[in-house]
Amino acid sequence: MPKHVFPVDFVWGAATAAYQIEGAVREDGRGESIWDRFSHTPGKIQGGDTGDVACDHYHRYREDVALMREMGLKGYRFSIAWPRIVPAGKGALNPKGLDFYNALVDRLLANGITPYATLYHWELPQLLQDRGGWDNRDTAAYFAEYAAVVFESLGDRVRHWITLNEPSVVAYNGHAIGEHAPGFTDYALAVRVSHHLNLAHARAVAAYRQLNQGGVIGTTLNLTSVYPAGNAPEDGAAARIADGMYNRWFLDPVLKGAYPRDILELFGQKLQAPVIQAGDLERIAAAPIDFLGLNYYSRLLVRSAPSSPFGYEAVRGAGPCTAMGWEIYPDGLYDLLVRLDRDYGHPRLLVTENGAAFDDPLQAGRVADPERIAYLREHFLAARRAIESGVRLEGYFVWSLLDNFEWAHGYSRRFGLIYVDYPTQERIWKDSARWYQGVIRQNGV
Ligand SMILES: OC[C@@H]1[C@@H](O)[C@H](O)[C@@H](O)c2[nH]c(CCc3ccccc3)c[n+]21
Repeated sequence: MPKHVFPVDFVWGAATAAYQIEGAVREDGRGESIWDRFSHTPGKIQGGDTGDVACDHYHRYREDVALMREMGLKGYRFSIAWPRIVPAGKGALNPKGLDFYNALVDRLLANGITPYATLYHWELPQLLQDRGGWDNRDTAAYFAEYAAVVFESLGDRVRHWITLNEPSVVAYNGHAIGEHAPGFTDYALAVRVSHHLNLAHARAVAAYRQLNQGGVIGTTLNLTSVYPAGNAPEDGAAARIADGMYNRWFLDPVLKGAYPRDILELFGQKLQAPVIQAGDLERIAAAPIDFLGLNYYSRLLVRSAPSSPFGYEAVRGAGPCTAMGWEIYPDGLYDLLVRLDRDYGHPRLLVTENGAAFDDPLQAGRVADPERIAYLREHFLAARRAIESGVRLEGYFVWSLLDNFEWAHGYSRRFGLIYVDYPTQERIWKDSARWYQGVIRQNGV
């Protein structure tokens, strides 16, 4: 018997994203996305990898749903590729794109797995990027139009919706440091993009409410627990700024309907204020969410750095790291969950991503991944402690079901519970997949 049992209806899940697993990028009318363009741009992706084939999930989804069923997943979080549904980003629809996601959803439901659909996991149609992308506030309206099409097609069976995956990463990695598509390095642009993403989220929530389909809708934010590296007062001040830029800039609009004043002023000084127009904040405030999805991987340790653009710099933690170089710090998940509960009005929460990459050598047809088992176990226990403290955590989606295309790292990083032998596309259960199957079966660790 497990020592730490979870609530009886706790949603044990796993997560993926379209561009990272589907492949078939030119099939059945799919339009080009900014990640097709970016991954085919020499020098952007480790090893020159692209998502052209990935895990070939577009063709293998029946087999993959069978794997989810065998694992005993209660929920499966996946993303819908905008360029499959509206190839040009706006205007004409692609029926075959809708057919694929209808078939996937029907198969999930037939196997007793609840679908959790993310509308935007970074695949902006390239033709919209050609018109300014997220720097063009019209993109927010095009996103809501795409969302409405998807709600109408799937909303009778998909009852759990996530508008955006990690707007902070879209803004920062894609527009401030250029590590992600579309590859810009302009901080003022990144701040404008963050505002237009918040607008897009609000418009999609409003579109969902209008349809009265009776499900729930939220968003997924990449959040962390920020700690000062030292006891000096300036380190505490640095931590507050980092927490503001990383967390509160995205949390406050969706959960409080307003931007945090300190960061608004900071951006106002350092950058042109975000292009906030009359009615924007009212629109954002008028679109409350039903639940918040959070992706947690590691903590953030900062110290004062007067010469840095925003007065702080990250410090490497002392703990062991994953293959991504991210410190393993389960207490940061507990602290984050308790903080969200305390500061944001006891919201319904889902861990929409948590997981780790390790080397995962395939040896004699087996992948022993004790580090991933330890990582997940420690984070599950942190989540359990938070639930005991009264946090309304309703589910947990491990990143990821399958090894897949890890953005700028290509296929060099393996986050999957299930190993993918890309040359043969064979799926091989890692030890952690068997272990997770047991956790789900006994509903606890
Ligand atoms: O890096 C692992 C996963 C990605 O594969 C997911 O698509 C993405 O939602 C996701 N977010 C994070 C944390 C933020 C981050 C993303 C990408 C690169 C660095 C940090 C980690 N992950």
